Amino acid sequence: MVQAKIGIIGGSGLYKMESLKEVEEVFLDTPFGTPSDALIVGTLEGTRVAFLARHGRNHHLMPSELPFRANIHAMKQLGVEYLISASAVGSLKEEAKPLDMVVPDQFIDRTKNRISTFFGDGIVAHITFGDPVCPNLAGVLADAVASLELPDVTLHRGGTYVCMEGPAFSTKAESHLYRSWGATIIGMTNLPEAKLAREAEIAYATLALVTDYDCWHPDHDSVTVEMVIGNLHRNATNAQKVIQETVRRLSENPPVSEAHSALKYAILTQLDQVPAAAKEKLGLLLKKYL
Ligand SMILES: CSC[C@H]1O[C@H](OP(=O)(O)O)[C@H](O)[C@@H]1O
Ligand SMILES: Nc1ncnc2[nH]cnc12
Repeated sequence: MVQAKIGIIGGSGLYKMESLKEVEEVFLDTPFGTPSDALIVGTLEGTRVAFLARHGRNHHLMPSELPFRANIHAMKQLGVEYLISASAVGSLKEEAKPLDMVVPDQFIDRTKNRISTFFGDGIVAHITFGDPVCPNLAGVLADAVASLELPDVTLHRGGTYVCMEGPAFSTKAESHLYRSWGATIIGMTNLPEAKLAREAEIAYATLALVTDYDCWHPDHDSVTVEMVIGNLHRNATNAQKVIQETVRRLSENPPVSEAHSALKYAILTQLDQVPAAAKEKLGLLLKKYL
């Protein structure tokens, strides 16, 4: 079986990693359906990594349609221990301007229609999620951004990502509300991924690429897809440089992560009482504990 220790999920505008070498397309099935697309396993900085286009290579899946569980399960099947998400976001703060990069450390859940757990059907687990991204992985990611000194890009270490349902962008009232909560950026995808990655004991961190000022800013037009994609194309080269540098640093010095043992004290159901079907479905996540 193909293996990769580092996974990358590319969001809007980042459908391919140009610098991957010795590439294999891996079509995986999971007990939670099929992932958004084939996983592209290739070599970056001498390390095997797995890349997945979150919305599919042709961007055919809406945020509410994303097979989050299949995507994370597929990464787990490949042996991924560190998962980097690259995502387009709107800015809720003046100082985070389009083309800036944010490495958030918090999320607020405004989704309505997502399945954000692998558990249920006879087995109950409650993961610790106070720190929803792995601080050590986020640190490596932010240090990689800082080391590149990208022109016109300011790095923001930390910040709160509001995850909304979409697909419509926010109303002005919502955008002002999120600002009043102190949130930094807004997107539609990263929170279910962060939860599922934690349940799968994969360290997760987000490289958020600011594309717009959402709709709250009096001096900027309300967000449009054209605006998002235009800026993300400008960002895509930078994002790939950051990911490459992050992979180099991770391969040289893989950080410890509490995420790697997230299920140790999370499962409430007595494992000998778990129905066989649930055991089978969750086998990959539970095998350490069975
Ligand atoms: C195309 S704008 C809205 C879209 O972009 C972001 O996607 P991703 O997080 O995958 O980069 C946002 O979350 C929305 O899904
Ligand atoms: N303003 C915005 N709201 C939600 N998701 C986004 N993705 C990029 N910009 C966004």
